[in-house]
Amino acid sequence: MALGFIKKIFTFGKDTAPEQKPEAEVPAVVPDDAAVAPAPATEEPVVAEERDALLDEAEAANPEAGSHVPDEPEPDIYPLPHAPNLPVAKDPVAPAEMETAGGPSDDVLAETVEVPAPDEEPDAPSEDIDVVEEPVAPVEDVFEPEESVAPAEEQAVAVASEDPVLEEVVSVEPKALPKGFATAESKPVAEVAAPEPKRTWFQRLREGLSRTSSQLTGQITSLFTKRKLDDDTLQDLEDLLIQADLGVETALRITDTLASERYGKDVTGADVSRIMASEITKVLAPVARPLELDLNHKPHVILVVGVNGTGKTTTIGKLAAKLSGAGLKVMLAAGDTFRAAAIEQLKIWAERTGSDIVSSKLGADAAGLAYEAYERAKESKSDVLIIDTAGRLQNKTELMAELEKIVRVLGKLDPDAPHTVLQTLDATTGQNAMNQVEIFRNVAGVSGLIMTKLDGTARGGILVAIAAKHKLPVYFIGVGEGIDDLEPFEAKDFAEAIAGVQA
Ligand SMILES: Nc1nc2c(ncn2[C@@H]2O[C@H](COP(=O)(O)OP(=O)(O)OP(=O)(O)O)[C@@H](O)[C@H]2O)c(=O)[nH]1
Repeated sequence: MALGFIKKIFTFGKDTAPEQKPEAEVPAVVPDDAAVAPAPATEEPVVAEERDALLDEAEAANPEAGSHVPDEPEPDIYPLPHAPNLPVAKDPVAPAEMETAGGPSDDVLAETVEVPAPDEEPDAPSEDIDVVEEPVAPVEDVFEPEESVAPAEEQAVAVASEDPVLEEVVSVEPKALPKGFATAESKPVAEVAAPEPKRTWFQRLREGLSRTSSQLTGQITSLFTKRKLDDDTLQDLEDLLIQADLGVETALRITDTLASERYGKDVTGADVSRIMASEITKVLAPVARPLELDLNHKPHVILVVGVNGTGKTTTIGKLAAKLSGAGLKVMLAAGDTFRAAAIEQLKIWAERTGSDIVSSKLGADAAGLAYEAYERAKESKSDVLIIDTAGRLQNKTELMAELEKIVRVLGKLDPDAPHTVLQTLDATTGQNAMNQVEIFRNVAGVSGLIMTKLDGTARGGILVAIAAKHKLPVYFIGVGEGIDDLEPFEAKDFAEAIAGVQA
């Protein structure tokens, strides 16, 4: 772990600790605890004008976006509710003050957060958006560095920059990215990172995919018991593979290869598993790619999209944990402004991972929030900005308009932003996940996928079908709800786990 870099983050948190917001300035709808929230960052009038002009322009380009919420809502920032049992450093709110102010308990938040009426005029100009950098806990206090992250001096990660400031930072402390990430210049970091304890990861993957594989291999074994490979058994196998969500294309690859090797001969379940693993690996290998971070962009912006409940917020937390654990400065933006719980959940993840967070009031304009978050991340020289978004497919038109607007606004701030658009997919939804990719890739320009909930589902095969059809990179897979349950996606391991090949 780069100690110097950690110090830099910590010092930054201290230097920028904002002042408290005077109670008199707290608008009526703001939760009590906002009274002790840090004061809004002072904003240059010119910046406010630029932002407003940009948002107006984005709105004009697509009037549907944001029409369901006030364009310039009055956001409020309140202190993070502290996750139990987690060390927190440098909280600007003293416990006594928290009590007086009502504290950030769930009850208080639930009571005080109000949804603005759709056509209600915002009661404060967007200049008043409170953008809070949460105090950053020293990374060592929060995380054990991941074993996969080699010490900085062992890394050959080249992070080139034309920015003299960045260059200075980089030359002092080269960034040691965790496994599963790469910089734009130095392709897979996996090649330079210290190897993870392979067995542990493979066991975890197998455990996660055990329901998918045991169902499939059980059916295959009974299909081939005392039967030679003929047209009927091949057809039955093809049906089984399609039912297991692997997709027609991959099912045919497997049956064709099996036929060419063993037609008219005895076939065991192990034969089928071996061929399955090999063919699935061929389908997955091109999409198993590390998430490339271009640290010339400061911040590298990751926009996370996906249907509600697919694991966006949890995955953001897990990603932030990996990145902060590697010494990168991470900022999160609570862009799912439609669910109070989503905002609160992200705040907890920010605290757990020592990340900064920008959030606003329920119902706020998500594009406005993304704008503020970008500005703040740039100002504070964050390495990575991860933006959460809403995922209400039931309001598809509004949702898509909102996503388009976020992408447009970010693009005006940095023509390459968002640099990564990540879509989370819930493996348990099977074929539905395939349709979701269709929808989101068109609107938000999805550049890569993370499949979650591969633990405990019998439908993990859908990842293979999605890879075959969409050919989008798959960066990570979620194999549990815990902070460490996000694993870089590796084609061969995944294929063998799904095919039930014995290690
Ligand atoms: N078993 C398992 N559960 C997961 C995984 N990833 C997320 N979850 C759980 O799935 C549920 C939904 O996750 P969220 O992160 O809230 O999903 P979201 O897409 O942000 O949903 P909204 O906040 O409703 O938009 C939570 O209970 C998570 O703990 C995973 O990989 N495995």
